[in-house]
Amino acid sequence: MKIGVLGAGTMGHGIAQAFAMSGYEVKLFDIEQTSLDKAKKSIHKSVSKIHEKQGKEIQATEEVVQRIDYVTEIEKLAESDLIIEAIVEQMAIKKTVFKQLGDICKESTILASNTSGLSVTELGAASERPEQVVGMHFFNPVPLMKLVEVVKAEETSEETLQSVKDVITSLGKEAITVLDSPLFVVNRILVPMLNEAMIVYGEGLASKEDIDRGMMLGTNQPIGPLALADLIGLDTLQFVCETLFTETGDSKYRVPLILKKKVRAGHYGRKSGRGFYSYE
Ligand SMILES: CC(C)(COP(=O)(O)OP(=O)(O)OC[C@H]1O[C@@H](n2cnc3c(N)ncnc32)[C@H](O)[C@@H]1OP(=O)(O)O)[C@@H](O)C(=O)NCCC(=O)NCCS
Ligand SMILES: NC(=O)c1ccc[n+]([C@@H]2O[C@H](COP(=O)([O-])OP(=O)(O)OC[C@H]3O[C@@H](n4cnc5c(N)ncnc54)[C@H](O)[C@@H]3O)[C@@H](O)[C@H]2O)c1
Repeated sequence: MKIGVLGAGTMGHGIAQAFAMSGYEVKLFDIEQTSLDKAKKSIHKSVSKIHEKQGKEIQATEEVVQRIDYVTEIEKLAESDLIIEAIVEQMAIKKTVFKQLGDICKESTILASNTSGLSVTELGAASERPEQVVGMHFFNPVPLMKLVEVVKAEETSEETLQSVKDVITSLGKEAITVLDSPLFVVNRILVPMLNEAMIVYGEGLASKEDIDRGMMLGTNQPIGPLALADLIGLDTLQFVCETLFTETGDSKYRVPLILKKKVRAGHYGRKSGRGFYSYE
């Protein structure tokens, strides 16, 4: 099975890596050569680290990284059997891309979106092959996280659902199936918690370190919510928060001011070197 991945950022590079580590040939597409260059370095580092722990030879790492072809022409994905889109979380841009994929891909290609919470049904309509469009929501960092939320859109066929669930099993990951709804299930529960942590920080109730330590030690989370926001990417998180707020119209989901300020300043978290914390 040939795999195409669109977007080589935080998620796209991890998705390409997970497939390559399970033996798939992958074409990784981005409009920015700089993103592809950064992805290549991160993948090499991550695969080496995982292989080192497993006691594998350097040769094994080379074999994995060579399965990924880095491309800047979308047409090179046309013969893929499964394409996973992981570009910026903006509906207008994703719809243009799904329309384009629907036009250029072979008839049998399944188109999946890694969106954090936008309507997969709307993307299906844009592609003009809605039975073959599905959500495949991976979690960050993809090579380490076991879950993939499979999102069944209005017109996703049972055959498409079964195919992607089989693929997820082949990656050594586990699928849960959810209906298409703003932020699906896991983020619908997680994002309000991150929002509240940012609001508490914005109100000056505690230091960022104490908020994070409090949640780690008091609720057994591996990292605190502000550190997790930095890991996700604050620009992406802002888009996700906006979806929850606009789709529900519920003021309890308002976007925290401190998040907007960080994004306006270009402090996107780990990927830009600075967010709530510094990574330089
Ligand atoms: C990301 C997470 C796995 C990192 O674990 P951690 O113990 O907090 O932090 P560390 O940086 O020490 O990472 C643990 C190990 O994983 C490794 N690691 C982290 N990210 C990695 C990656 N992308 N590839 C390979 N190895 C990675 C680290 O190098 C480290 O290895 P070491 O123990 O040999 O030093 C953990 O913080 C976590 O699960 N966070 C929550 C993620 C989440 O909720 N995601 C959902 C949002 S979409
Ligand atoms: N960051 C997370 O923790 C996380 C978790 C799950 C899902 N997601 C979702 O994954 C998707 C990607 O998020 P990310 O955090 O990886 O973003 P990111 O900003 O790290 O990367 C986005 C990449 O997409 C590229 N891109 C933008 N427009 C493009 C286009 N038209 N064609 C091809 N490439 C394009 C950019 O150059 C960039 O490399 C979003 O839909 C996001 O909601 C993110």
